[in-house]
Amino acid sequence: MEKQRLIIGTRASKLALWQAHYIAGRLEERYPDSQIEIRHITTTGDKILDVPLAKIGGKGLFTKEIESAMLSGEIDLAVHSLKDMPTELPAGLTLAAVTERLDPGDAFVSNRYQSLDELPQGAKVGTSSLRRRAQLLACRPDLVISDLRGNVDTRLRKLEDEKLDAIVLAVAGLKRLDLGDRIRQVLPRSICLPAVGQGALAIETRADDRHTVDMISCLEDAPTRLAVTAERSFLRMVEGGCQVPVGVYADWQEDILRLTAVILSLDGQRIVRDWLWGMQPDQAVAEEMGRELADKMLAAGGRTILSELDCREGGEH
Ligand SMILES: NCc1[nH]cc(CCC(=O)O)c1CC(=O)O
Repeated sequence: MEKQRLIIGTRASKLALWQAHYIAGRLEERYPDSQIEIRHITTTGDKILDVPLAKIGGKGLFTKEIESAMLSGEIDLAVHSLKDMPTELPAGLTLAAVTERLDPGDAFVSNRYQSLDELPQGAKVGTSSLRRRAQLLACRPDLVISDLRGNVDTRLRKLEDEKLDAIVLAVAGLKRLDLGDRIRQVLPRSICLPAVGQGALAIETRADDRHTVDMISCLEDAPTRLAVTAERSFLRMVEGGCQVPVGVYADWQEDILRLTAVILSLDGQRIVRDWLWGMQPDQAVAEEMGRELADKMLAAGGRTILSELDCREGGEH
C-alpha cells in the first residue's frame, strides 16, 4: 500500500490524548508505513469549567469544534469517548468504528470509605451527572450530592480540596489514565447503570471519505457496535434534546443481547426500570430493541418523569 497519512483530531485533556494515542498506535501497528498525526482542538466544553454542563446547553459540547475541523478537511478522523457523542451526528459525518468495550461501569472513589454502603448518613458525594446523582439518591436518599466538573485529575483533586466523602467516575477513564488503584468499588449494575456507550471509543469520519472509513474498519468491534446501537437507539427515544437521568446497558450473554435501562426522577424517588433481550440481533434488530424498551418504559411512567424535568440540552459529564 502507498504511504498513508491520517490526521486525528482530539481534545487535549489527558484522557482524550490517551484515547487518540491509543488509536494512533493501533493504526500504526496495522499500517506500519502510514504516518499518523495528532492535532489538538479546543472545544466549548473545555473552555467553560465553572458551570454544570446540564446548564450550559447545546449538544455536543465536546465534539462540535472537532466536527467542524473534520467537515473542512483539516482532520481525517476524530476519536471520542462514545458516551460524549450526541445520538444524532451532523450531516456528512459517520460513526465509522466503535472499539471493544472493556469497562462499562462506574467507580466509587473515596479516601476513607471502601464502598457506598460504608458512607455515613448525610455523606457528601461529588458528581455532575444527573444519571449518577439520581441513582445514588435512589439507594441512599440521605446523601448530599454536589456538582463536580472538570477532567478526571481535577475531579480527583476536588475530592480532597472540597472535602467530599466520595466521588463517582467512569471505570474506563480511570483505568486508561492508570488510576485504577483509586477505585474502591465498581458500583453494581443493580445500583448504577452506566451512561449510553460508556467505556467504548468512537471513531468519527466524513461519511464520503471511503479511504479513511476503510482504513479504520480494523478498529471495529461488532459485539460492542450492536450493544451501543441498542443503547443509543433507546436514548434517542427518551432524550428529546435534554440531559436526562437515564442509565442504559446492553451486554452479551453468549448470543443473547440483554438491554437494561432505568429512568429516574432527579431525586431518585421515582424509578422505571425494565429490560428485554434479543437473540443474535443484527443492527436493525438492535435499533428496534432500543425503541421497544423506550416505548415500554415511557408508557410505564417514564414519560411523566421526563416531562417534569427542567429541559436543557447537555450531555453526560
Ligand atoms: N464525561 C466525561 C467523560 N467522558 C468519558 C469518560 C470516561 C471514559 C468512557 O466512558 O469511555 C468521562 C469521565 C467520567 O465520566 O468519569
